[in-house]
Amino acid sequence: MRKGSDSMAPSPRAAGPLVILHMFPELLNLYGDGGNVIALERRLAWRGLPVLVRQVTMRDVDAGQMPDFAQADIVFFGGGADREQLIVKDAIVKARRELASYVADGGVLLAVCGGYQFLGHSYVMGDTAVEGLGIVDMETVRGEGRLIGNAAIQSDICPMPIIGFENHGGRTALGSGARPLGRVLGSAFGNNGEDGFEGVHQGNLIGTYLHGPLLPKNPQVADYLLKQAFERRGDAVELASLDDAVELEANRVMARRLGIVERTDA
Ligand SMILES: NC(=O)CC[C@H](N)C(=O)O
Repeated sequence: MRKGSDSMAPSPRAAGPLVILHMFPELLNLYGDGGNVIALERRLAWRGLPVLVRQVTMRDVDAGQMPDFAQADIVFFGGGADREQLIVKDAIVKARRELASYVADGGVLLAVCGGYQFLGHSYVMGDTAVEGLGIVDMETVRGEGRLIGNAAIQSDICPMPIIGFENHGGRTALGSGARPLGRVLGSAFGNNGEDGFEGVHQGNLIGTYLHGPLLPKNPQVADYLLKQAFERRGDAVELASLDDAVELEANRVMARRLGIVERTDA
């Protein structure tokens, strides 16, 4: 499965396991967001590709053991309630420099909902402004009521609609320098319920409001991230196709339920 390539210079880690950092799973794990990491892990294992998952918890941070992001291939942040976000905020901002250089170096990062909100300049919850990483030019402000429901978006990373579930009080506005992950389809809310955009996609970073969990429901997004991670380290792995019939049918059923017409070119 692992194909040799002369054209790309492999990094010294190219032959080792793909390293996934799961950030604060004990606090940022709404609606089974941890399933995203399981999906990545399983999709590698099913293909016989080695993977190493490291969970990074508040206990590690308190013990002064932040991971070395330069050794990571994929970093994942799940969603969390405002209360949990307030618990992890300082630990996340402390890693700002390392995370920013990881992203600038093309590191793959997926952040969902509460985790996504941390990528921007700030998340304003009423009277409290939570400082973000400032890696993405965006702001989040908690609004009146919550934006809740099953959702579908169209992104240019894959032909099928991306399906998920959103539930957020924060409204995110992307700055002029930020590109959305996609456009909402049907009656989904997306970043703010107003501009029709959902998430952010910048280099190998994806932020989204979509829980589900996202990757088990959208295997095409999981493989997109894996492909980017292998490419970044110059590892010419060909991702063998897997039997995703059940997942893809579930995706179609939900798209139909949401009144989304299937594209004929997908
Ligand atoms: N689902 C989430 O991760 C929620 C994120 C954030 N606490 C909000 O309500 O906007």
